[in-house]
Amino acid sequence: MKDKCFYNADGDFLIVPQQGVLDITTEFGKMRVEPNEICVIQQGMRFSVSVSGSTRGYILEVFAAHFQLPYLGPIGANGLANPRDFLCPVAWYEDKDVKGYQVVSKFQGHLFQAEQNHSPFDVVGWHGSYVPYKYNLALFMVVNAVQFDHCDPSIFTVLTCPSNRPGTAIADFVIFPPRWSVQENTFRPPYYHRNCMSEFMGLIFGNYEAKKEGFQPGGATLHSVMTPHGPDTQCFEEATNATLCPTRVADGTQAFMFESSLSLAVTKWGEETCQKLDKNYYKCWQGLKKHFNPKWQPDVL
Ligand SMILES: O=C(O)Cc1cc(O)ccc1O
Ligand SMILES: [Fe+2]
Repeated sequence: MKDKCFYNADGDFLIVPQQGVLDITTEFGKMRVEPNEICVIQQGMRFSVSVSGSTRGYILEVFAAHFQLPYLGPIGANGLANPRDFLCPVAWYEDKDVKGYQVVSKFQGHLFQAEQNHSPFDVVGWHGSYVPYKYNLALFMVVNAVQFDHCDPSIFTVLTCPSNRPGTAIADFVIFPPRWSVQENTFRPPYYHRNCMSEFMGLIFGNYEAKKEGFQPGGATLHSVMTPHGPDTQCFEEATNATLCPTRVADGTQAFMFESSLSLAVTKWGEETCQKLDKNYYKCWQGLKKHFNPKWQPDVL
């Protein structure tokens, strides 16, 4: 983006780099965002991204509200993503006259382009709280079940964009970080479920415990509202036969979920043009066997 910047007039961006480093210049200053970090650039902010080499990632756009930390409820004052770990840029400016500096905007879903004769990054100082920020996912303080049962993944919420309906999010950004798994008498991987949210999952690196094969870093799965899903056959078999001792899970990995109470439409590009759709995805559950035995009794109650 040489002599070019962008702003989103429609909503806020949450950017999740997956490969390559983003050197972002904003009107508020600079941010360097690497894989396993995320950043938020809000509605209206002009920014420019410089990269070297192959670079890709995921972007979640929200309208009408902003991302915030989830209410911690009984967790109390500290935990999950702590406010102290969010970094915002310090003021930086360039006094640069350029012929044909391009300002690209997204307005009502369409791209527009204007030209001006100077860099927009000429803001020498700022104060206030409407600022872009970044966060290192390695600093997330993981909270989870320490006796039995599998917690809802909302316990891993980094940021939420709340809707007007209390307890319901326009979008949650959730991670599945490296952690200990210690629950007793429990099927520890994600439960089989269908629910009222759209679940878009991505992978920054490593693998996702519920789908070790076929779900590649940079890839994505989408489980739409009320579509049943859960761990693949291999994960089910391993977890069912494993000894339930304290075990590390997700080391060297970072999976995440964009979860929304709204339905997500898939574009023609996503479904056809990119030719990346895995038409055999459903087969990951086809090896699951019926184990129901009405006479079965638990060893321990
Ligand atoms: O479907 C998924 O893999 C995401 C997910 C993980 C989990 O631990 C519980 C519920 C859930 O939707
Ligand atoms: Fe799910």
